[in-house]
Amino acid sequence: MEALDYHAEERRKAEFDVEEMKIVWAGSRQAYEISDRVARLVASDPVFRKDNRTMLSRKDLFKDTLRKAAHAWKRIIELRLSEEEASKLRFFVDQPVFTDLHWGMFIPAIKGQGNEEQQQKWLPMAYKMQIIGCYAQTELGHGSNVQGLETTATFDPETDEFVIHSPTLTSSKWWPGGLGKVSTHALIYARLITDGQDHGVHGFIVQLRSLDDHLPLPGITVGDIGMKFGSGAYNSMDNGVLRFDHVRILRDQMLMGVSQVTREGKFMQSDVPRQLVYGTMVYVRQKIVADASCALSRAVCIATRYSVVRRQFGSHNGGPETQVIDYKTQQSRLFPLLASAYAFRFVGEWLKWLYTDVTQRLQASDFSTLPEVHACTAGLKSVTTSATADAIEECRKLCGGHGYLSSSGLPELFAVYVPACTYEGDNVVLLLQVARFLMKTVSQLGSGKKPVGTIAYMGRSEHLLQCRCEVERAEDWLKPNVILEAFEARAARMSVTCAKNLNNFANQEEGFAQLATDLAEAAVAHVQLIIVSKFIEKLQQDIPGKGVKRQLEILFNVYALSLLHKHLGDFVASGCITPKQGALANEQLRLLYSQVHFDNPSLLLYMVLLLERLLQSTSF
Ligand SMILES: CC/C=C\C/C=C\C/C=C\C/C=C/C(=O)SCCNC(=O)CCNC(=O)[C@H](O)C(C)(C)COP(=O)(O)OP(=O)(O)OC[C@H]1O[C@@H](n2cnc3c(N)ncnc32)[C@H](O)[C@@H]1OP(=O)(O)O
Ligand SMILES: Cc1cc2nc3c(=O)[nH]c(=O)nc-3n(C[C@H](O)[C@H](O)[C@H](O)COP(=O)(O)OP(=O)(O)OC[C@H]3O[C@@H](n4cnc5c(N)ncnc54)[C@H](O)[C@@H]3O)c2cc1C
Repeated sequence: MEALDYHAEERRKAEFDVEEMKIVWAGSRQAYEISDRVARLVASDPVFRKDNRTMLSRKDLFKDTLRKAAHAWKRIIELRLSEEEASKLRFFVDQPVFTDLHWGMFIPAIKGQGNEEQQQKWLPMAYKMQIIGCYAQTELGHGSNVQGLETTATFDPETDEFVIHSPTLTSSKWWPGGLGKVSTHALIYARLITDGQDHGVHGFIVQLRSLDDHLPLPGITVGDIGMKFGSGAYNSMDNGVLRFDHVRILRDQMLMGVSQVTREGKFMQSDVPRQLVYGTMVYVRQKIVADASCALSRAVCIATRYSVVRRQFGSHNGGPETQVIDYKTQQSRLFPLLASAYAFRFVGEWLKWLYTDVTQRLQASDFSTLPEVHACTAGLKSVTTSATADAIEECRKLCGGHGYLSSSGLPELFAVYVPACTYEGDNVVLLLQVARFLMKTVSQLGSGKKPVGTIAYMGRSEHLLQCRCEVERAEDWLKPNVILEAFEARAARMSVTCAKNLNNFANQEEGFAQLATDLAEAAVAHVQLIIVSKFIEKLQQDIPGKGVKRQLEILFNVYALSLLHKHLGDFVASGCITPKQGALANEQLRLLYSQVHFDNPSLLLYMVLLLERLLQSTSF
């Protein structure tokens, strides 16, 4: 049988409403229709072809990227695409490019941190792409430690200007995407100094290149930082280096939504928390979580299609060999990744809602949910990108030798995706931010302050610290409440243990340094609980379509029980479940895989196949 016949055969066996499942994945019928229409538009346009890009030199790849960006912009204008459609179009073009930072960080930073006047001045030019901006925060010497940035912005009251300067080699801006070749402007982060006093890091808009001839302006040294990991991949982006030699900008080019400097040079802090200077990172982390399920679904789709077509061993009397998807080991490696794609999809939807909610609250001067939103975006960004990066590599192995070929799509996907574990906050650094939030929550438990939202479970910690799981048979693990309580008990116990152990140190800082590994693990447990609980909430919604909910329930169980199996040590050590119950969870997991593949043939497989339009350049 030909590969296509195998796929058709698997599709034929689907026992659920495929159209409805597409809508569940997309989030709504409208989102699905937009996605489908824009995907076709991109796939049918020869300018957007991508099958040759791993063979292009850096220079040609970069030219190709510029051509695509210009063409994308032309199509967006010609077709009068909405913001949502335009962003989908860029997504399907699928090549890292300076516009990602222009639309994804430069504009959101001005919106989030600029005052009304500044927004009116800069946004219209940015929306029309008359200016192109990047987000220049990281320096050669400091990326994670934002407070350690060294670039200075010193106010000169005589001229009503800031003098932007790079005092050391390590203060050179290093990494910003779009900076190396393209950006005309940058949102830079620098230490604000007025009257000899350092007020910490703030955002400033600086013009870098002439709008006439694109040459760097006086005092600006700028360039590309060179080749990055993998062929093609992220090399389409002009990540750059930038140095300032006493560059003067007007006072109103400091973003003044959070703090202000008056004409007299007086520093004024608004009533808003200073952490809002970090707001753009929160916004992008939330976007990165939404994107994780896309990258993961691409990899899983490739590996699943391959596993259906590929046959090894097991021929009887000259008959066909066994499809590799029928091997238990293949299933136990692949199906949890498929389940994770759906889990990340749903938690991403919820995070988008949380982000919209905090934005509305901030506008009404309600800052109460900011710490939780920071912890959720940081934690989910960390856990989903780490899992996705690992999953892409696992999918490569699931495709045997063929997975190592560029034409499988996996090497390029891996090379493009892995920096997500580093940019927008190194994943370990972000987990430690979550841990800090958790330790604060535990320390306030006796104070009468009731934990709410994603940490509401901590309010039941007395129960969670001593509860015992009641599972007696493998099928007991199919009850959502049983799973939820096991995850809550594990997370609560790990956090409370860390909090207790912190007391053994002379001070909190020393304790944090010594217990960092345990703290990061407690943060992972908390974040996995969030993902599990949001999947359960999704299943409690009305999900139309024959068999759709049932399939999602199977995926939920696969997701949760495979995590339980992987982290069994944590679950058992925290005392809620016994090793025997852990073994029953594993038994149930095996049954789920079998159920998926034999009693209910290829249902999960079909769910992957319907995502195939995402794969425009891969060819199993
Ligand atoms: C649409 C998207 C499209 C395109 C973009 C997507 C992909 C493109 C690809 C790449 C682009 C990449 C861009 C970048 O990488 S930009 C640079 C990103 N850099 C980082 O993420 C740096 C990570 N470091 C930090 O965030 C901070 O330095 C860190 C939080 C680790 C520490 O900061 P600081 O020293 O100031 O804080 P602490 O003393 O630890 O905490 C103080 C206090 O503030 C709270 N906090 C910290 N961060 C935030 C935040 N973002 N929001 C709200 N609150 C925050 C923290 O919890 C503490 O609170 P408390 O304990 O109550 O005092
Ligand atoms: C592809 C790509 C695109 C990027 N785009 C941009 C951009 O557009 N704009 C921009 O401003 N920046 C950008 N960056 C920079 C990025 O944000 C930083 O690289 C990132 O924040 C990590 O900082 P770092 O490089 O200083 O890592 P480091 O902090 O030096 O990390 C090195 C190691 O130290 C560990 N570590 C650091 N601090 C701690 C700690 N407190 N406790 C325990 N371990 C710690 C980390 O876990 C890591 O293992 C980009 C980076 C990449 C790779």
